[in-house]
Amino acid sequence: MSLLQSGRPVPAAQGRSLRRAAVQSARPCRVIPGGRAAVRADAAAAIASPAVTVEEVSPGIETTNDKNVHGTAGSVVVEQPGLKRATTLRNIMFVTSEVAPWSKTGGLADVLGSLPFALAERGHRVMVVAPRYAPYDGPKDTGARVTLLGHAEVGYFHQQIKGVDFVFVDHPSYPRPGGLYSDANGVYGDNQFRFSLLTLAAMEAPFFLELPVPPQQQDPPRSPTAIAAAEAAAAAAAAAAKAANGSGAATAAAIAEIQAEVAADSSVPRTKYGQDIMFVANDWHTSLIPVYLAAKYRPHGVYGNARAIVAIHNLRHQGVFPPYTYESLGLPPHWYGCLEWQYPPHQRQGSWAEEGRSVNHLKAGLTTADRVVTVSAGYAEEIKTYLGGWGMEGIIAARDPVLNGIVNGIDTDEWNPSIDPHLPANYDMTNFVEGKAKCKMELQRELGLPVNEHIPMVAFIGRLDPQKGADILLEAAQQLLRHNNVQLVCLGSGNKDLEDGLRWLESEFKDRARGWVGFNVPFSHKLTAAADILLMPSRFEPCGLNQLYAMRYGTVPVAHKTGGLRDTVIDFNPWAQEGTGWTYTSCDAQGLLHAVGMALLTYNNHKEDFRKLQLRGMTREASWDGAAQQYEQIIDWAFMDPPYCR
Ligand SMILES: Nc1ncnc2c1ncn2[C@@H]1O[C@H](COP(=O)(O)OP(=O)(O)O[C@H]2O[C@H](CO)[C@@H](O)[C@H](O)[C@H]2O)[C@@H](O)[C@H]1O
Repeated sequence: MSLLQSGRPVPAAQGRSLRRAAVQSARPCRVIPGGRAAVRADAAAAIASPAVTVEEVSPGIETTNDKNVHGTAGSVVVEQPGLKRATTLRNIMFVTSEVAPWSKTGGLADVLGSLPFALAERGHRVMVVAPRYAPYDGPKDTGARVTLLGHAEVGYFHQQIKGVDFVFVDHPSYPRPGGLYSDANGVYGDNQFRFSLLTLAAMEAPFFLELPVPPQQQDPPRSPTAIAAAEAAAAAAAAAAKAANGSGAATAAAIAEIQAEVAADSSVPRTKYGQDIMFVANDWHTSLIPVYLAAKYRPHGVYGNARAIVAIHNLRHQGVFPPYTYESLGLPPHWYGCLEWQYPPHQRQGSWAEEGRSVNHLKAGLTTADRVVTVSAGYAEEIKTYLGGWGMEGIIAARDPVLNGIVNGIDTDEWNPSIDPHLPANYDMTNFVEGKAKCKMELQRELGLPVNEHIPMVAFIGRLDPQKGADILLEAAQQLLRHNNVQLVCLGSGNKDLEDGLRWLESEFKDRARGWVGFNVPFSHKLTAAADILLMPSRFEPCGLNQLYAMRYGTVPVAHKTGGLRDTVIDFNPWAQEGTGWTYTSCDAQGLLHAVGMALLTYNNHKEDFRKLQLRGMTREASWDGAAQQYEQIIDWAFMDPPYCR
């Protein structure tokens, strides 16, 4: 299977003329005329409208896009002391191929498993739609069924958690014995179908799924007495179910269980999300949302006031497929140009790509979205360049006025060393030195390494692929381990050669290195706590989450100065006693070795400085609150503008 057929990475280089052509072909739809002036007028009108009063306008939040035409006047978020509530409440739907804790291969799942809660806390009604890859315990069948793309019947499972509706689309193509997207034989051949189906299933849901209105949206909010009464009824019914279960009366137990569920939410009003909704598509899998909005729904008078954001978590994966697959997407023939992507001669490969033609899902999303968001300010800049754009740089530069970078937050409940159930010893800012030493020694014992709290432990956690620089790490590791008294523990899976590389490292340095090949979330927590230094030699990194987790656990990151790593790791300055880690610019083994050398020098010879570094990382603001407000701001801007394609 060729690179293009697989829907995997696309090559970087694109000729100038090709870029121009691509930008032109990217606009099959009617684009709002008038440029910035018109948008500015719209913004002013929106700000003056009764929905957004002048009193409500607070100084704009800081975003990366200082050219943004709405500037500081567009914010409709009013911060009141003690009240984290936005004044303009929205219906927001995130559509994603993975969401933690149900399905996870990487950081996308972490983001979708945490950002929605932060927005719900601010009062918005938030739904997350993902595939039902397995029979999950919590989500219940809604009974709704819809036939899409002419032949595929999907079902919907639902669970509301802390005010967020998690909806899982059920279809036989989602559960697979292998991974979410691939198995030992490579990428699944029907991924385009699986994720177009997910996209359409999500876009149908607001019309008919009647979901319990979450507490933050109930008007008037339910009284504490009503909530207590419903909870008591549910508890009584649940107790009856348990008793019946114990007595072996299976039917009675089942009935009581259903009664418990009904009692639990009978007093909760149920409504549909409806058409006034903000869709947030994540990566190529769901990036056809704005295309379906413009080509399939709006011509029929549906979703006239909906908007779509395309969020880029990783531009390298674009969803590239043969041109003939376009027919299977349920789009009108004249929209083909929106998805078409033609590679320059030197990048063409595969029998179906004779003229370099393909359909590219992400390209279509980027050219039709109302707003484009990526996961750090640094990456937002990089993807406009030839080196970081993976061929999309021209298109992204053309969307610059609506492009923003927002650094990811983290789930501060899951990643909290003082309550983390995976750690042998919990710790906080007051006792992190002892706490981390215990975690380190326990891990050394578990891994069969010499047990000594004073030997610095260096860690790497991540996918084993060129993006994460695992090959650079392997090259640097030999020198690092030969010349220093350190322990190196790596956790990762992916590329077979790199997995073998980790195994080789372990066999070569038996008393200093361990390479854990696999995907193991509890181990990633233990290692983050036990290590003193975390290496992130990524070639490019849209945001990166491991350095954020590391800092919260008092582990000092050493990272390549790229994308989100540049934005989140501040270089140590011993004179000013500032900074949270070390970054390096030369993306190779020597660059990494130099930076880790400085980290080890500080660890060994300047212990107090190292402790202060750890503490600064631990106290760094990492929650989703700030990022949620920035997303909110961008959503507001999107609604101030008319739909980009209509
Ligand atoms: N072997 C293993 N065992 C257990 N856990 C493992 C693991 N390998 C990785 N993980 C976990 O997977 C997550 C990976 O997070 P990254 O930010 O590195 O994401 P990734 O590159 O997948 O995502 C993309 O999206 C995210 C989210 O926007 C961006 O931060 C990132 O830059 C971008 O490349 C972390 O939670 C990490 O601990």
